[in-house]
Amino acid sequence: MWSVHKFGGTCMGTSQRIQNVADIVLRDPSERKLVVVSAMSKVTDMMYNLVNKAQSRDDSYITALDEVFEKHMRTAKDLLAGDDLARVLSQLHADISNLKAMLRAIYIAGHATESFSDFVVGHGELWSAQMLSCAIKKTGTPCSWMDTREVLVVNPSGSNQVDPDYLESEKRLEKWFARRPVETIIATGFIASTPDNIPTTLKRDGSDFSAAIIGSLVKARQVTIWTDVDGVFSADPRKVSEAVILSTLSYQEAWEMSYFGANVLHPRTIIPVMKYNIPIVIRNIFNTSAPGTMICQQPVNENGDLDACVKAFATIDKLALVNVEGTGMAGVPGTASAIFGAVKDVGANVIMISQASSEHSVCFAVPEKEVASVSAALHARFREALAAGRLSKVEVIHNCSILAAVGLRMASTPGVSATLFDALAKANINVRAIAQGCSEYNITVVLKQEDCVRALRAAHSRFFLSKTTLAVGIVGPGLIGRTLLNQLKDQAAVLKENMNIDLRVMGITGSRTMLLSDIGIDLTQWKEKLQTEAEPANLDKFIRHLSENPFFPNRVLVDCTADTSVASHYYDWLKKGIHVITPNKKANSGPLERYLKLRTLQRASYTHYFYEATVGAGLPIISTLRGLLETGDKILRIEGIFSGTLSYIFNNFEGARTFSDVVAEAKEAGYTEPDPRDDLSGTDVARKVIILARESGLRLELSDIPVRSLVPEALRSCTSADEYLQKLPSFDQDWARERNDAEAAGEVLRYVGVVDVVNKKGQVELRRYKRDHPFAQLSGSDNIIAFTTSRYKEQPLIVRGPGAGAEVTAGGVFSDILRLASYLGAPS
Ligand SMILES: NC(=O)C1=CN([C@@H]2O[C@H](COP(=O)(O)OP(=O)(O)OC[C@H]3O[C@@H](n4cnc5c(N)ncnc54)[C@H](O)[C@@H]3O)[C@@H](O)[C@H]2O)C=CC1
Ligand SMILES: N[C@@H](CC=O)C(=O)O
Ligand code: NA
Repeated sequence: MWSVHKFGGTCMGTSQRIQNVADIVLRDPSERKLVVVSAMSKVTDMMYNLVNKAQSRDDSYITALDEVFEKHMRTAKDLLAGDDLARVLSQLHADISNLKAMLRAIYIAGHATESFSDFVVGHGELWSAQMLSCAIKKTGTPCSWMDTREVLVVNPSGSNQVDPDYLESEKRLEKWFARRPVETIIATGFIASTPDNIPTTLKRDGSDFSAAIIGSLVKARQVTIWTDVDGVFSADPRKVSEAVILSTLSYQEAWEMSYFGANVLHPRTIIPVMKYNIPIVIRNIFNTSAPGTMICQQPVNENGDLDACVKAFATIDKLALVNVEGTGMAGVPGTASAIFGAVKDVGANVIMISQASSEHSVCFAVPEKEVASVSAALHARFREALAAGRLSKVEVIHNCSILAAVGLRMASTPGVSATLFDALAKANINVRAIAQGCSEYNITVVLKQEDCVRALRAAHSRFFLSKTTLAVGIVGPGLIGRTLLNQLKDQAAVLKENMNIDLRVMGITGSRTMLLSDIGIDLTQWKEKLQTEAEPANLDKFIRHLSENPFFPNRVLVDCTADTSVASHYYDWLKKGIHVITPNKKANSGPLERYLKLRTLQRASYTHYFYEATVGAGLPIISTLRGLLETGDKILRIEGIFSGTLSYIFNNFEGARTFSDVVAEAKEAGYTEPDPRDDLSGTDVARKVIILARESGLRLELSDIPVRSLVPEALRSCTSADEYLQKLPSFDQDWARERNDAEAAGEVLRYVGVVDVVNKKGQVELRRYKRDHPFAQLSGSDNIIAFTTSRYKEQPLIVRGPGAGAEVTAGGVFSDILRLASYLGAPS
């Protein structure tokens, strides 16, 4: 059986490359080999250029022809020797002098007919085929070259297309074989003859077509197309770095992909081989170890299973969407014909069409450059209908792109479009129009051009790699921020390996400087870089950097500050589709109205806002409360010790220890707020009470919570935390007295918060508890939170554990990030 190969211009670019092609052909163990070659790279353009110069009376065509001669002479001399070289060179001389005469005639006439031009241009293939054939022959393998103008017969079929005459070509091919019974044949690609034996070409990219036609004429075992890429990618690798080479594609998938501009074969190349079920394999000449992509009837993957339902994604940019809308269209036959008739009259190419069954609007995409004339034509065509109100508008939506998911097995596989739209929604991408033919080979969506690469990546990662890529921006690399960065550094590889989650920290900003990266900051060096490569902090720029990088479909901002002004931006960020995660309590305990607006937006959008670490640090407090509420339990009361700092202080304020020492220890241990007075004043606990109260449905303001402050009156005016800490020892005696009083009664001091849902109020108090009370049993920075609910009435549900500290808090934030990743599609 025949094995057909095709080598393009790049493969034939130099003498060395031609030799390489010869070696590949010789290594193919098939009994009969037919090799189709293009002209050496750039030669076809050089040949067209000769014709153009001659017909525009530019006599530099003569020197340009000399260059063509030189290029081939040099290559032949490098590659060949002896008789073979002499034969090739004498043919080259003869051809060049013929061409000179012909170009002279074109020059005089100032015009080249198509057949003149085709005759000239086709020489590139004649020369490359002869050189390759000699290069093979010189190894002792019998080889002939074939001028395909002698065998391939085609008929012109309008607008730069030809139709092969298979019957006539087959007859001529048989005759050719009878005259030259060799096993290895080098055939010219691209060129052919008309039925009257006039030289013609198969038009641009015609060599692939030649190989496919010849493959079908000889009923080849396989047609291998050699090129300079490893095969067909699942998406444009310049846009999706994780795009993978597809091992197989069906014929239909290949032509869907090629329609969308993927580097695949022209659909017409597929048709001849498809008829006989001949596989086409695309392989890389520069990487022969890559197996390439096989295009065949019924692809199966390496395990012998049918292939994935979505094979690949492709995009087309620079489109405009035209929307023709009006109540007068429904049930009126001929409307579509009138619309598309007008579009045809201006010669525009319609790329996709969509009409909902209500028939009130038809929309279609055309290239942006054609939309002005399309719009004018439609306005003219429907002037009366628009005036009479039967049509309400002919609207143009500029700057659109198409994203298409391609795959044969989408047909009859439920859930494909749901998955696609879910991936787009989660990346906050708005879909303007949708089309899917009932062949179901492709689902096409129209989106804003600026969203296109992000959409492509979101869809590709969901289907292809099930990988969730998340661009992370960290605001506030203080204690919690830097601990989180360390945890991310240590865990990133594991997440990638085990859960297919790719977390990239794209920026870190403090209040003075920020560090930005387009691909992700190296977390082993962020601290040094924040010193050496940072720029002045600018939160707007930081957000733009995070949100405008099209390569990361999902973005999350992690606010690790305690700053109110940073928190005031969450609304805008969520609105932009940036998810927000934070241990900062300011937004949820700030003005009620702003909080409600934020939560309403978050509930209405696909953007997420997580804040588990705002209460009880890493302890599951918010999630426990949510779980109770969402499953229909009724919260009656939440009571507990919500401050790690105050818990630590009262757990350790014993014996001879002074109050001020224990406060300093709590700060040193990283339990306190940036300003410890926020803890000691009770404000931090009040904020947590407010957060839980609002979560439980109460509409309370921070000022509604009565608080017993532990900051002595005299120290409330201190201008800094340091001043406060310095002056605190002078109140140690007062504290010792309060503690001793409690001790004498067999009690301990505990600072507690209460959310009284039944009575719709909150409290924050310093209370005394008997030594056997659960609140008296705590140690370290423990929080304890008791939920009394309809279901947990006799015995409350209790969560207890360290409720402050860098590692547990950063861990809580980190687990919110992973929760987000799983909401976005990562495996759970
Ligand atoms: N320490 C703990 O145990 C817990 C802390 N939290 C919360 O975590 C957050 C961070 O706490 P820490 O790391 O201890 O504080 P920190 O003071 O060590 O870090 C905050 C960082 O944010 C930076 N920053 C402040 N305003 C900024 C702005 N506008 N833009 C950029 N950066 C800004 C500061 O320069 C600092 O580097 C706070 O909201 C705190 O309430 C929550 C639960 C537990
Ligand atoms: N400063 C806080 C930290 C956690 O929110 C505390 O002490 O609990
Ligand atoms: Na928590």
